[in-house]
Amino acid sequence: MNVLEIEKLTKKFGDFIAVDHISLSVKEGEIFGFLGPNGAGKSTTIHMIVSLLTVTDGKIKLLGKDIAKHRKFAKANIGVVPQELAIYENMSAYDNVAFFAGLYGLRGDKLKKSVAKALDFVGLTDKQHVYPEKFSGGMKRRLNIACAIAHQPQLIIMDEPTAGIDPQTRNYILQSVKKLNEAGCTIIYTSHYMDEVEEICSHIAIIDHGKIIVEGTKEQLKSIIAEQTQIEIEVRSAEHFRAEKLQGIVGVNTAHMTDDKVIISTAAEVNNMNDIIRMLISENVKIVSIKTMRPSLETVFLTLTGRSLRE
Ligand SMILES: Nc1ncnc2c1ncn2[C@@H]1O[C@H](COP(=O)(O)OP(=O)(O)OP(=O)(O)O)[C@@H](O)[C@H]1O
Repeated sequence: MNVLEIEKLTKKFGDFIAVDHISLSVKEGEIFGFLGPNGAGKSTTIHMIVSLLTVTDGKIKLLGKDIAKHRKFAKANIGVVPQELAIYENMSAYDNVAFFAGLYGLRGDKLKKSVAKALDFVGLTDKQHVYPEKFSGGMKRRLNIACAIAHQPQLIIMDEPTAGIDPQTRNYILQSVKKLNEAGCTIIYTSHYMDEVEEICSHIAIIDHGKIIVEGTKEQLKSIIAEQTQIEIEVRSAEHFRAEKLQGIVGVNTAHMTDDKVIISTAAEVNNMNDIIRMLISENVKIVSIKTMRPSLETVFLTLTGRSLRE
């Protein structure tokens, strides 16, 4: 069963198309990785799913129901862990979680039980009466998660929950994502960290310039470039050089510059390193180092978007 179905979803800001007819489905029980470079359209998509932004065109269905027509149902069944912390410093941890659970419609005993369960889940039961202003960054992140899950939504959307946090909290959050998933939650997870996505996500979609450029399981994505080798050449004095010229060499599929590196994707069976180096030298580009990389999600991303995830 699909928990979420997006059909030809589009968002325009004036003449600018931030999300361009994207379609995707998230199946029950999945941890769905939603990736894209800065400005690709991830947050705009998420904001439309949670009704923070109006939809220009297209449809979003949650558990088969059109969210435009079933707003209350959508609100009750989606939990969002936003990129920026959304907690009140001047309310206790308990009151923070209770406030959000109340917004999602919980009342009375059910609210109390759910708040206690959410605080227990993130390991903050013994700190429930403390104000978050006294919390470490990691504890605030955990409280942010508790606020999103207390109403026991079927779908949890996590928008870069590990950005800028220490490794211990990061591990804690990743373990929590796995635990929530094992408990039956479907999760959409956006991150700039490829290793995280490789570790926890079963299905991945990559968005760039508002369009889904590839979607599939990790294995499917990697197989796209399995027969290719990635070559990363660190260079100097290359401001004048148009890396696309390398695509004229036999075997080279894509070539582009990122900062001071030329990133080349080339057919693994073609030995064209000499030709590549010869071209760089003839263009007066200074070569500093050469590295070949095996296929990973990062190289899939580089190959398909021509950019690194964290540019
Ligand atoms: N309210 C707005 N008005 C005009 N343009 C906007 C608005 N919100 C977003 N955009 C533009 O839409 C594009 C997509 O932005 P979005 O925030 O969805 O990207 P993102 O993939 O979430 O990036 P990041 O990883 O940096 O958060 C960007 O070019 C952004 O500048």
